[in-house]
Amino acid sequence: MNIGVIGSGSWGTALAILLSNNGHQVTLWTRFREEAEMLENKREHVKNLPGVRIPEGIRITTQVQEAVSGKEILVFAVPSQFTRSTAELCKPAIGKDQILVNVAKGLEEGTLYTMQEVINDVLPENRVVVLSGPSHAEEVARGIPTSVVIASHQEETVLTVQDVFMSENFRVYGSHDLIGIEMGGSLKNVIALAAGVSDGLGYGDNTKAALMTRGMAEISRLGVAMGAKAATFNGLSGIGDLIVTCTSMHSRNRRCGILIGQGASLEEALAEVKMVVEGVYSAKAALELAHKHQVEMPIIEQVNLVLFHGKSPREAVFDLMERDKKFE
Ligand SMILES: NC(=O)c1ccc[n+]([C@@H]2O[C@H](COP(=O)([O-])OP(=O)(O)OC[C@H]3O[C@@H](n4cnc5c(N)ncnc54)[C@H](O)[C@@H]3O)[C@@H](O)[C@H]2O)c1
Ligand SMILES: O=P(O)(O)OC[C@H](O)CO
Repeated sequence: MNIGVIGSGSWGTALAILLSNNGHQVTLWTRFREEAEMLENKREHVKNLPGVRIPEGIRITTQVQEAVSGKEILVFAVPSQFTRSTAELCKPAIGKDQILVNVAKGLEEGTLYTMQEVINDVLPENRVVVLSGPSHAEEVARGIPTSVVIASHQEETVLTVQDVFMSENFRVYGSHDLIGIEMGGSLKNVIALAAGVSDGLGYGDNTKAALMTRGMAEISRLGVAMGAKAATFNGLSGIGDLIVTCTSMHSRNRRCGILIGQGASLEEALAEVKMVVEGVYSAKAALELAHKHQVEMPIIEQVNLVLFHGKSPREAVFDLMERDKKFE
C-alpha cells in the first residue's frame, strides 16, 4: 500500500520503519526542514532513535501534498496538542476514501475530545481508526516483539489496518471499543506521572503497585461512564499500556514524574525529558471529564495539584493515604 506517516518524532519514525519493512511504500512527513534534513542525510533519527537505520525506501518530505496525495492510509503521529492543527493543514489534500490512523495518545484541552474525535471533527467524512497499546518506539524500531490494538466501529476497516501493520514482531489485535481504547491510552500517561513521582520520592514497589492498581480503577470508572466497556481496560490499551509506561526506562511520563518527585519544577522536568510528555497535557482534561461525568479520580486530582498548583509530591501522597476508608 501507499502510506503517509504524518509526524516524524519517535513514534512516527518507528512506525514508518515497521511499515516499510512490511513492504509498503512509505512517505514520512515532518513540519520542520531541519528534522527532514537530519532524517534524509543521516538516515537515522539521531536524537530520538539513535542507531536505528531508516530504510532507503522511506521518502522524507516537508510537503503536505507529497505526503498525503495518492496514499490509501495516513498515520497521524504528531503529539496530541498538534493533532488538530496538523489535520487542518492536511485537510485540503485529503480525500474521503483515505483511512486515517491515529496513534497519538491524549485529550484535547478545552473540547476534552480524544484524538479520534479531534480528527473526526476536522475530517468528518473519513474513517478514523486508533492504534494504541504498550509500544515504545525505541523497541518497535528495533523489531522487539510488541502487541497493540486497533479500534474502529467498522469491522472491515479494523481487518484492513490489522493486515497493514502486522508482522512477525508486531501483533495487532482488533477492537470496536474506540472510546475505551483511547481513554486507556491517554489516561495511563497521567498515572505514569504519579508512578514516576513515587519513584522519585524514593518510595517502593508497594506504592507504585497501589498507584497503578487504583489508577486503573480511576481510568476504568471514567471510561465506563463515557460509554467504554470495562473489559477493554484489562487489555493492551488498558493495563498493558499502564504496565509499560509505569515501569519502563523508556517512558517519558514516568521520567518526568521521577524528576518532579526528586524536586524539579514541571518546567525543569519537561526541559530535561525533551520529548513529548503527553500526561501533562491530558491531566487537566482528565480532571474536567471526571467532574463532567461525576466520577471520583483522586490520583488524577493530586497529579493536577502537583503539576499546576505547586503542591508538594510528598503531601499529595499523604493526602491520598489519608482519604476516608473505602471498599475495593
Ligand atoms: N514514543 C513512543 O514510544 C510512543 C508510542 C506510542 C504512542 N506514542 C504517541 O505518539 C505521539 C507522538 O509521540 P512521539 O514519541 O513521536 O513524540 P516526539 O516527542 O518524539 O516527537 C515530536 C515530533 O512532533 C513533531 N512536532 C512538533 N511540533 C509540531 C507542530 N507544531 N506541528 C506538527 N508536528 C510537530 C516533530 O516532528 C517532532 O519530532 C504522542 O501522542 C505519543 O503519546 C508515542
Ligand atoms: O511511556 P511514555 O510515557 O513514553 O508514553 C509513550 C507511549 O504511550 C507508550 O505506549
